[in-house]
Amino acid sequence: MPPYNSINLHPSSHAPSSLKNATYDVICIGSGWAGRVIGARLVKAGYTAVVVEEELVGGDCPFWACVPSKALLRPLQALEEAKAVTGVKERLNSANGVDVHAVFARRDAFTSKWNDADRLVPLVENSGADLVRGVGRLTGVKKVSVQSGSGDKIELEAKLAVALCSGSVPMIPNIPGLAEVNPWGPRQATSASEVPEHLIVLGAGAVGCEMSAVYASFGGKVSLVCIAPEVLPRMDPEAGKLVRGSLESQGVKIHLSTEATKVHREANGSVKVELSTGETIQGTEILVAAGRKARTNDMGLEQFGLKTDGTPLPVNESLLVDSVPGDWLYAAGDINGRAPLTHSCKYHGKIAANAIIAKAKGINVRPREYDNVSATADHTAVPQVVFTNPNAASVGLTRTRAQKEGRAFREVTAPVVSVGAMLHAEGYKAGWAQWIVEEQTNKLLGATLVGDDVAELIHPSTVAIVGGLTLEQLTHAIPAFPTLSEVYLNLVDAAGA
Ligand SMILES: Cc1cc2nc3c(=O)[nH]c(=O)nc-3n(C[C@H](O)[C@H](O)[C@H](O)COP(=O)(O)OP(=O)(O)OC[C@H]3O[C@@H](n4cnc5c(N)ncnc54)[C@H](O)[C@@H]3O)c2cc1C
Ligand SMILES: NC(=O)c1ccc[n+]([C@@H]2O[C@H](COP(=O)([O-])OP(=O)(O)OC[C@H]3O[C@@H](n4cnc5c(N)ncnc54)[C@H](O)[C@@H]3O)[C@@H](O)[C@H]2O)c1
Repeated sequence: MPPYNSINLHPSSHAPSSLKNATYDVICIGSGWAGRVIGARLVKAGYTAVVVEEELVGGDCPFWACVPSKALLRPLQALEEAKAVTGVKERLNSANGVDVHAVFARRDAFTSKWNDADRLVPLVENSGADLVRGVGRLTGVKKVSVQSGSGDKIELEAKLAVALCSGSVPMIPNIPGLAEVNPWGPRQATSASEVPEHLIVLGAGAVGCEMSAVYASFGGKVSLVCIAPEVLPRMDPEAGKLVRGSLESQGVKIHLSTEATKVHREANGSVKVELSTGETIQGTEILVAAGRKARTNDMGLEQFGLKTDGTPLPVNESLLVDSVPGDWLYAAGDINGRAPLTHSCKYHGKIAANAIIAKAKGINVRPREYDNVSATADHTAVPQVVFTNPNAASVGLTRTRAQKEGRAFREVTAPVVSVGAMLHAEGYKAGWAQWIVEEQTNKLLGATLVGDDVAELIHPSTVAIVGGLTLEQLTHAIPAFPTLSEVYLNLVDAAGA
């Protein structure tokens, strides 16, 4: 695949002047998961919707985020799994690692080589929503202008609502010289087809850890600069410690509690990074993975008193921007900063669409915990999986957040070891499981699992939290023998239930 800057982000189909209508029940700005779900649900309920997109239809997830990153990570995991099973590992030539070119080709197939016409455009069209390419900007109450790069323009009007679903963009820390070296962001890291000899990664959150694992598995040297005392600081420190151990065993050099103070590109093209510890790292490329900010600029938000500096848009529980009079402006997905993950964007799309439809039917929308117009899970049960090897998966409260919130809780920990796990792959590394349980009620508030294949094991904890299940009830949720799910038996036993 060609480098990032030769990918065509602005295909010429679906020009503004090709739209047959100018009035829709709902206008969605942004065709990521949040915008697409809102459009599709509105049409399914008998309303009209148009989705406005300025770049590739589909947003970040299919082209620059979840899909390519997991396509790059999965082969390493499959190889490690195979190496852990006697009878299979003997057939492997483990010295060779993954086939890097085949892995890039696999990623290219999943992204359709960054061509949205194959899957994503048909997905929107088959949902019944109209699609238009161009930058969407609010020009008044329920009014949106859409302008393409060639200057083609249309003015749209919404009868019911406008949904801002414009996602987020990478945050570039204000480090002297960083912007000038033209650093990689997640887009370059997920679309590259060459392995930098030495990749310096700034930021040890989800992107930083996952991409370090990818490029180290490809045989590159990787240095990871982590400003916090432990990697994955949003997770429990024990999870971070285990993931750090695995990255280090892959050869990643991790600098904890360290900041980059100055960045410079040398005449030979290499990147020199000065660190707060006094050390200097010299690498081939630098990837900035230091978090994201809401995509709020150049959308006409200032006329409604909204910030345009990347601060997430404040919304109520139905994802309505309720500071704007008239109850017509919604913000779903990364732009509201509540839970910037793809599954949450899908959830936001559903909740916002339900609220718009309810209001259209004359229902007075008053979001209440866990009803269909309230994004309650954002506060209680957002799962996340970091697809390093081992996986780190969590949902609900971490120990740190429970402490910060002053909750009375107890922590239950258990190993991720069972006969089922050993039969699955006896060479797996032992993992770690944790439940955060409310002291007074014995209800589950949070879970963190670290181990091989635990990505698929976090959902039972999500269900238990949303269902308000207690330890006593969970005693009766018996995992089948011999499965990996017996980690839940370990947790129940460790809790003494
Ligand atoms: C490397 C990486 C890996 C990730 N992996 C995972 C993962 O494994 N699991 C997970 O849950 N999450 C993951 N995420 C997070 C996930 O990608 C985001 O939470 C999600 O894509 C956000 O969806 P969205 O619909 O809010 O916005 P987006 O998908 O970003 O869509 C917004 C769209 O709006 C368009 N747009 C913006 N402004 C305008 C405008 N004015 N007019 C018209 N169009 C506009 C943009 O071009 C974009 O296409 C990852 C993120 C990264 C960076
Ligand atoms: N598997 C997944 O679910 C997955 C994978 C990738 C990304 N994502 C999501 O995408 C978004 C972006 O990911 P991300 O990893 O960029 O953000 P993040 O917020 O998860 O991590 C960014 C990290 O960068 C650190 N940082 C900030 N400034 C720094 C600096 N100057 N030097 C060094 N470190 C610095 C922060 O402490 C933080 O730990 C997040 O919402 C993340 O959850 C999810």
